[in-house]
Amino acid sequence: MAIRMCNIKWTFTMRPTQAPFPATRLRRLRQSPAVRALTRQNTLTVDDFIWPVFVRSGEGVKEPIPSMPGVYRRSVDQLVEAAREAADLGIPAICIFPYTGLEERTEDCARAWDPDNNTNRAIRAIKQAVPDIAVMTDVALDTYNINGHDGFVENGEIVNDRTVEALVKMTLAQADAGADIIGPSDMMDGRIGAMREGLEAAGHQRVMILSYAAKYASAFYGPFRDAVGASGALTGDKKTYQMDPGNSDEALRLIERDLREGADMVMVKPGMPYLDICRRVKDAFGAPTYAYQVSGEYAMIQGAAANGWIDGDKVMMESLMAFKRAGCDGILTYFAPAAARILNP
Ligand SMILES: NCC(=O)CCC(=O)O
Repeated sequence: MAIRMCNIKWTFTMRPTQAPFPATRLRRLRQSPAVRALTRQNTLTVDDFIWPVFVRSGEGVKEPIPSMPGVYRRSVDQLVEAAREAADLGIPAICIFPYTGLEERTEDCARAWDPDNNTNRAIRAIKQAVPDIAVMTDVALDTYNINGHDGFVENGEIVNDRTVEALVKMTLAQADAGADIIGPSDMMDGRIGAMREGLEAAGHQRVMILSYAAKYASAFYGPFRDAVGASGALTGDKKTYQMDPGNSDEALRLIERDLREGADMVMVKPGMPYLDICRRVKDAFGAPTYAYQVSGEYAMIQGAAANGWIDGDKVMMESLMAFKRAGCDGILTYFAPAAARILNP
């Protein structure tokens, strides 16, 4: 930025003034763990994590997901135990996604707002047993839709406004069950305003919305679709509602719109390949900004680590720190418990 005053040009940059070598030797500030700790700009703590978890039917079920080693689908009772462990580790929030079999997927997606679907049962059980952990949810029709799309499909098109009406019903069922944070991941237009209006009208003034505002149509979601049972179901792609990976300005338009419609927090997704977007969003709006380190990012790190090609723990911690450096206030990550154990041994 430059301003002109009395013919003197003042130039402000973020660069600290420094003397030429050898008066300045930047390695001085890297010489020991103590000095590095003193001069470190960003820190990662367990407070930064939202842990995504998968719920399914049954009792006593803890089923591994092959493409996401270390991640499980849990029945409600097992999920309550997982929430308790997360709270004991100091993780502030979990985010619930349902695994649904074909019997729960229909064209009208009615199971999405059933007060007794697995997500809503899990919310109630967790809020009762572990009241201090914040519970976030997923709002989108994909896990209840026969064709795996986030919205209703009519004549091959994903229709917007009718979908938004259904998303509001889904939101209200989750808020009634006790959800703290609603996470609309559907990318329909106008849904944040409609959800906020619905929540206010129903007396849910305290319920927060963390909008998946800048969600890209990404191949990094592959393992997640296995996890929720959507891989076989999805017909076509999601490019008419999720963002084109070539775009950056559009992310700012989406974030601004969602904040204006009543989002409390915003998300960029996926994470690592989109850190430039995180930085732009944080700089432009200063709103609470989160990134989702998605299933494909998790699987890549776990896969390479399992083959001995990288040090899995070190890469995990470095990847999480990168989100803080990019300006994020927090990270949705499947690594949350593992990273918490390293941060607070
Ligand atoms: N709404 C959640 C996703 O679309 C995918 C997340 C992931 O790949 O981890």
